[in-house]
Amino acid sequence: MIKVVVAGALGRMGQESCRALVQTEGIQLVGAVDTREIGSSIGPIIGVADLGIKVSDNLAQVIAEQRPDVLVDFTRAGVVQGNIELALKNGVRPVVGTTGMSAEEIKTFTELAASQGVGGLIAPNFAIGALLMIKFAAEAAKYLPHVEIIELHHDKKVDAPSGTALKTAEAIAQVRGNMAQGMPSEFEKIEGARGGNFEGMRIHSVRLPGYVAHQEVIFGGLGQTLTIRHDSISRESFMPGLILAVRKVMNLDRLVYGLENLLFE
Ligand SMILES: NC(=O)C1=CN([C@@H]2O[C@H](COP(=O)(O)OP(=O)(O)OC[C@H]3O[C@@H](n4cnc5c(N)ncnc54)[C@H](OP(=O)(O)O)[C@@H]3O)[C@@H](O)[C@H]2O)C=CC1
Ligand SMILES: O=C(O)C1=N[C@H](C(=O)O)C[C@H](O)C1
Repeated sequence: MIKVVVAGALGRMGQESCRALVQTEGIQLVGAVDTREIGSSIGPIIGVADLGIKVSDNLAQVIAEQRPDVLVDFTRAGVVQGNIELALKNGVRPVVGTTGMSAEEIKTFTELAASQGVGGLIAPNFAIGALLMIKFAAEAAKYLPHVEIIELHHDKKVDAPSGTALKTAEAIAQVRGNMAQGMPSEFEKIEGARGGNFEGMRIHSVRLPGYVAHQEVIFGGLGQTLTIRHDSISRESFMPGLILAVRKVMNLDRLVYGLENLLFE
């Protein structure tokens, strides 16, 4: 039985994750950490039978009492870093969906995990379709290197661009390198109109009610465009990947960045 604690358990992803984890054979939810509803029973909150698990605001205490195998984190940047460090130092494998960390922070945790001999995963996106989108985009960039990314999310999202857009841009940059696009003389009449610049690639972030998580990767060539689009129309889309990750990290002794590295191995 894989014992799992969820941090950010009362959030949009945390609730969906707790529901999925308690319904999965071979996995046992043993702790729920959040900053609200402290002391409340998590079962009724997520619409399942009472599990006898109370929401706690103290991850260190939950780890000490429950000795979980895995920490699933869907909190926010600024919180997740402390949680990963706490997990790794206590031999708990972090499975992190939280986005907004810097490349330097991911590198630091990769080194910490290696020195502790503890496995883990930082995955900007758990949806299998999104991972395929990134894979296909990297392939397309070999032939159509001019590309822009438009990511569209619900208006409660705090980080921009999305972790998925950054992962996509990194995958494309590995194939085509840093490359200037558009006119050297182009100028913005409204600051930010051309989006963020990642190695010459423009990334545009849309935030509106109604969206869940969506992304278009648009390639342009002579007389043609190619659009690769992925839509998460509900947060259930992330659950098969999350469950796969929880199982896979049990056999890892290093920190992996990107679920694609466990899925397409
Ligand atoms: N990898 C993936 O596939 C996906 C990743 N994400 C990422 O997951 C993260 C969470 O997203 P989402 O669920 O929408 O966000 P929410 O804001 O709905 O959830 C975050 C939860 O964490 C809680 N929280 C804040 N601080 C702490 C703390 N110190 N300890 C414990 N819990 C805390 C929040 O409480 P409060 O509201 O009181 O602050 C909230 O309940 C984001 O970074 C998002 O980008 C989202 C979807 C998919
Ligand atoms: O905040 C979200 O909702 C999402 N965040 C992740 C990201 O930043 O890429 C994954 C998905 O896009 C949903």
